[in-house]
Amino acid sequence: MKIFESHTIKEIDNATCEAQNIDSLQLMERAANAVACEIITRFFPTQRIVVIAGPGNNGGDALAVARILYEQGYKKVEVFLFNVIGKLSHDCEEERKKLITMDGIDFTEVKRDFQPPYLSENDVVVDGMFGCGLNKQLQGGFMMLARYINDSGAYVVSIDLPSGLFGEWNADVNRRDVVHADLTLSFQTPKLSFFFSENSDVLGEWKLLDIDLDDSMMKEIPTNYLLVEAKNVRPLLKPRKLFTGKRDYGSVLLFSGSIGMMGAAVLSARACLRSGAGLVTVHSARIGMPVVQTAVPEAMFEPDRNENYITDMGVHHTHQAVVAGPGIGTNDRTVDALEELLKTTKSPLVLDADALNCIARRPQLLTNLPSYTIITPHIGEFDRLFGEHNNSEDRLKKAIEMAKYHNIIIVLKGHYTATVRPTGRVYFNSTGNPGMATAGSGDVLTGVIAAFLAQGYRPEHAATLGVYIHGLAGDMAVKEIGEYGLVSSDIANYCGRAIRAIINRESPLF
Ligand SMILES: NC(=O)C1=CN([C@@H]2O[C@H](COP(=O)(O)OP(=O)(O)OC[C@H]3O[C@@H](n4cnc5c(N)ncnc54)[C@H](O)[C@@H]3O)[C@@H](O)[C@H]2O)[C@@H](O)CC1
Ligand SMILES: Nc1ncnc2c1ncn2[C@@H]1O[C@H](COP(=O)(O)OP(=O)(O)O)[C@@H](O)[C@H]1O
Ligand SMILES: [K+]
Repeated sequence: MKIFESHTIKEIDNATCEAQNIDSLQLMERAANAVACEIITRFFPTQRIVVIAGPGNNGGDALAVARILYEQGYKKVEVFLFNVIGKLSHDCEEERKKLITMDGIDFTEVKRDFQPPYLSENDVVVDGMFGCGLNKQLQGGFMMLARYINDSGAYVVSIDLPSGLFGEWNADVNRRDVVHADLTLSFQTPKLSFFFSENSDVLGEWKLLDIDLDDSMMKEIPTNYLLVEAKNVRPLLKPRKLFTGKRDYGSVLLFSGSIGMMGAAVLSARACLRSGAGLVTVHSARIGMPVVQTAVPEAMFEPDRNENYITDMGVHHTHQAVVAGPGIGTNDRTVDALEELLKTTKSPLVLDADALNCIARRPQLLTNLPSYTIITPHIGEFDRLFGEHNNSEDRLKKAIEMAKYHNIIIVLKGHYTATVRPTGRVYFNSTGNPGMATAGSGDVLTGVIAAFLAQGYRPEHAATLGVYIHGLAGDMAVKEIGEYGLVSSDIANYCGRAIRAIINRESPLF
């Protein structure tokens, strides 16, 4: 699903009106109906609802929502329209005209002074002050109103965007002066700002409402930001042929584990096998042999000369994917071995965890990364590699710059993991849950991505597929085990079921 920038939304609206032979007011009614329906499913008609409308089309939506709710028997609807410069958008004006003809509705048009209504935690506020037309941070009365709503404890439903939040970049915005929604009801496609952790408290739960915007225009308008869903990954998954053997599904070599961190190798290997790789070989410290051979009997083991950590990353056989990182530590001799691997390997590479920390210790190694190497840093590893970042917007911008510059794929992990391709395109993931914030779940992800590389998928696809399937396996496991109890071996064990769910178009994915 494409994530559009706010300034392109008008274009999509216009194309929708033209293609469907409707006017913009009819589209507004459609949007308002969708919002009103959501409110109706959540609150009884006896609920007091305070509607705040701004001067633009976001305000027009809000006025229409107020009218529809009133028509549906919600008699405790109070409406405040902020018309402080004496100019409303055309459709907002039309909605105002419709509303004031309604008998008995409590309507106030604010032109100068404003006495805010009493609000408590028992009330619902519908926030239609500003949406994607916001052109500067809230100031003056609007800022005070946002703070007043936030302090009231009322349940806030924001239309399209919490007022004061921009659709894209908000690093300079003081979140205290932005309306804090409990529920954000946005239209058709998400905004980029939904994917940054700093906006999570402002957005509350967010939901997309289908208002049947024009598909062909949405296909046409370019964007560098996308959200990956089941329907996007399913066409990538290749069916298994009847007449095949394990060699058709590739061989993975995992440089993983060291004394005290053999579990990382176990988890990566298990996830790799559960995601369809034909053969998996773990190369690790000698001490790890009994652990790996017992915990993952399906994997082969290649002992390093060293007892406790890896000192040699020579690749002696043909492997369709090579992984380095999980649990390898950052011993100087391991860094030397990694340097040798980067300079010599011809196989597609996945680098994770300590491999990235090794590179951070010897930053010139970044220039040795083969094209299309997949690196999978979490925020800490990313900042160690590329410098400290104060916020997730700056970090994403840096990831885009680095993916282009080094011609690599960067999987920046977190909630909504962002996979950044060498083109600079960003694919946000839609699966995963907080139960996955547990030791070893990154090791599992590395194994899943490597499995797809080994099976012959292009690195960009292996990364996006791996991230989606890893998150989905976590979502399926959490249903049985719960967020507190989920451990990373559960995620590994569910990978196969996650892949099957996508192939079989299981509900609720499709
Ligand atoms: N495809 C869609 O997403 C649809 C969107 N619609 C609605 O249309 C909205 C966008 O409407 P508009 O483009 O009119 O934009 P807005 O209603 O968000 O705001 C624009 C108005 O607010 C003023 N303004 C902006 N920032 C301000 C600030 N900081 N202080 C004071 N005034 C400020 C502008 O001068 C302008 O008058 C969406 O957010 C959505 O609610 C729907 O009506 C129809 C379909
Ligand atoms: N709150 C969350 N929502 C979605 N996914 C999460 C969440 N927390 C963690 N994850 C996922 O779990 C994995 C954690 O990886 P990482 O931090 O490297 O863990 P570890 O180092 O313990 O293996 C990442 O893929 C991340 O996207
Ligand atoms: K709003």
